[in-house]
Amino acid sequence: MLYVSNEPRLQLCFVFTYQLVYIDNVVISISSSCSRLLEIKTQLQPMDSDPPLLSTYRALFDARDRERIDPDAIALTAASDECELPLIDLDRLNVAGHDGRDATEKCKREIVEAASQWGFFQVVNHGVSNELIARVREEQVSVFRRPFAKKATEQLLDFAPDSYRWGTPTASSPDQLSWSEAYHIPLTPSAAPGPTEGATRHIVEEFSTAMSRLAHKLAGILAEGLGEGDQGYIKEKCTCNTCYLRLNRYPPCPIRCGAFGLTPHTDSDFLTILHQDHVGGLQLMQGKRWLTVKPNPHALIINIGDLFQAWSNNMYKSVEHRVMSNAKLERFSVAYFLCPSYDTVIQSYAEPAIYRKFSFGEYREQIKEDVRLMGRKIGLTRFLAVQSL
Ligand SMILES: O=C(O)CCC(=O)C(=O)O
Ligand SMILES: [Fe+2]
Repeated sequence: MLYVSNEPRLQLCFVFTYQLVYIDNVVISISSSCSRLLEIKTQLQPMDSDPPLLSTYRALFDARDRERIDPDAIALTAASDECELPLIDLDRLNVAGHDGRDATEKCKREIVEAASQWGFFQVVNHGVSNELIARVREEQVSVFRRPFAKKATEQLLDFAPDSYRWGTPTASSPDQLSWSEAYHIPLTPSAAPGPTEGATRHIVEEFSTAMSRLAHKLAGILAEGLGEGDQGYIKEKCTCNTCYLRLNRYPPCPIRCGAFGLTPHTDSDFLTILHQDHVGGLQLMQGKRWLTVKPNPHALIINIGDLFQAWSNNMYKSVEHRVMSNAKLERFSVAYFLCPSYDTVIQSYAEPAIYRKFSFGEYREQIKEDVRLMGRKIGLTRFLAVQSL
């Protein structure tokens, strides 16, 4: 007998061999063997580390099916072209001598251009070693492999208690749901972790320090590109106490029509540095089209956030992006967010200012309020200096 499960995470073939014992044509005993299959089953079963996304959110998708809404209408399955982001070699920032100066200036111009035209670009020779990225990945996998019950209830190291998130508690329709889990870690200094906790904390700190160095280097170049003499502004406002590291995991999604791994959004910081693995799924909006970012494991992805867009008076673009879930593969990414303290005032460097002055704290509060009331972030258009009627 052959039994094939329809559940993508349970693509199992159970081949049973029966041994039937007959007495006077009556079966009196059946024994079967399926030991080989049990082995496969333990590999492919949903893990006890997975958050209960399907049982929690199935009703949202059932309602959509009942109402016969075309899934393409909410763009969960819409096809998208693949794009190669501008690739910038940062090695040129380190070349000495006269030729070096030219190379450095050219590299800076490329960064400013990419931030203005794309809002997204990739960098290589960025100073964060492949070895460190691999160690972060390893640690990230092991942190997410802990049983869900532990992740949901126990604080990880001395990270803030609410740093673990999964799904979207406020979602009232499939297009508001993110099929993912994450550790959103405020980078406050550690309160002396215990001996068994040291490894994760140490790697998070080492990685954040490397990301912070890169983020400030890029932010300085972008500030210079505005003709802003005062490059100290971001250095002073974004410290190791105010930035965040986010470890993302996107479990495979068995929903037939697909789901967002992360719903469309812009980042609320100055800039973000992202490392995505080989699976892919990150898409960005260009014009009116979603483009898929081709994974490049050697590159880090940089994207401009809302605060840089506001400060640069729309010269640099904070571009909408999203992650599409994958039916079969889990995906990991890690993001570093260059954020200022909550009391930092964001004000356009040029006149007439497109956005009114606001503090980062005010911006975050407004986002929270919009998500609570409308299920989504409105973002910078809330802060336009001249509100359209
Ligand atoms: O996982 C990704 O590729 C994107 C993550 C992202 O956009 C975010 O964490 O804000
Ligand atoms: Fe993002």
